[in-house]
Amino acid sequence: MANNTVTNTNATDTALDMSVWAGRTDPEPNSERWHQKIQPLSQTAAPGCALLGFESDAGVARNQGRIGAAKGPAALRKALAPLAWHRTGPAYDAGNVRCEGDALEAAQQKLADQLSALLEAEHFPIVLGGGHEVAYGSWLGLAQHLANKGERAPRIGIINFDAHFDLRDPSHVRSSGTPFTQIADQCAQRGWPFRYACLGVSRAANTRALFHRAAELGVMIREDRDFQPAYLERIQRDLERFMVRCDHLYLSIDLDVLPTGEAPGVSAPAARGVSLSLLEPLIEIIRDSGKLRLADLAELNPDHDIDSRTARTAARLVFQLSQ
Ligand SMILES: N=CN[C@@H](CCC(=O)O)C(=O)O
Ligand SMILES: [Mn+2]
Ligand SMILES: [Mn+2]
Repeated sequence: MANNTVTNTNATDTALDMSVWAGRTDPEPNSERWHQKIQPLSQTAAPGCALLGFESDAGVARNQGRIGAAKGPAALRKALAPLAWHRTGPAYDAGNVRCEGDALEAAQQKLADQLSALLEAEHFPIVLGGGHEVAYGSWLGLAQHLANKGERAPRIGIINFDAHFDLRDPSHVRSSGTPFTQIADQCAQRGWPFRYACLGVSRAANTRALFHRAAELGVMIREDRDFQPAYLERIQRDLERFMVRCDHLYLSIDLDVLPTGEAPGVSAPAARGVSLSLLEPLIEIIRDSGKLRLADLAELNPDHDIDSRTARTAARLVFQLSQ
């Protein structure tokens, strides 16, 4: 899809710039790549995979982190554009929601409204972050959609691959470190169950207070050091047990769960990490569960990337999720 800018028809403020979808074109048949197949989203689009960017690092800034993740969506699209196309269904670019300055809550609400509309149109949205403050907007979009459909107490399972719990106390400041506590609070207010699995957590990067809060909230925890080939089957079984207890799944992938060699371009790298080769089988189980409603990728910070390694890893994850 070469060099064109179209007006976004699904109510974002930002113009949808399709010029980022560029790359090599092979002359042989069956040689298409994403940049040749992805379409600008229209209101009449048949159900498909819809990419929506969240250009924000306001939550990272509030969390005293290193900013740059607002540039994540553009870097991710650029890395996805040349990947081979193996899909049968359509894929769409739904544009970006941009956080202006520190107006994070407004941006999260805008993201939620856009997601709710995408879900209503039966798309599978993948949100391209953005700091992990994206998670509160993502969940809110799914929650709005389910509430609109009349679900009274939906059992939403949140599966977060992350070196961090992001369960800080939001009464201090709402940031990239608080989305899952904010969601837990929302669930408590609505009388909805809070089901949260945090996989790949670094003990060294999370305080005792955060481990205590996770225990109080009944979080399913698997630490980074638990991810070894010999234990993978057991983690798979535990994850399947978690998923059985949920009606809908929301998958969040914080790229800092990966080893820094695979993903150097993140806001807050943690030592050790879990390799993509160990994560991929779990992600595929979640994808194929029939319950996955939306996914997001968080914390891609191109300012700290090396030769687009992190962007390429993130693009590979989008590729994998959309198969
Ligand atoms: N989303 C990131 N959250 C981490 C950041 C940790 C750090 O800055 O070192 C957290 O708040 O725990
Ligand atoms: Mn993290
Ligand atoms: Mn995180």
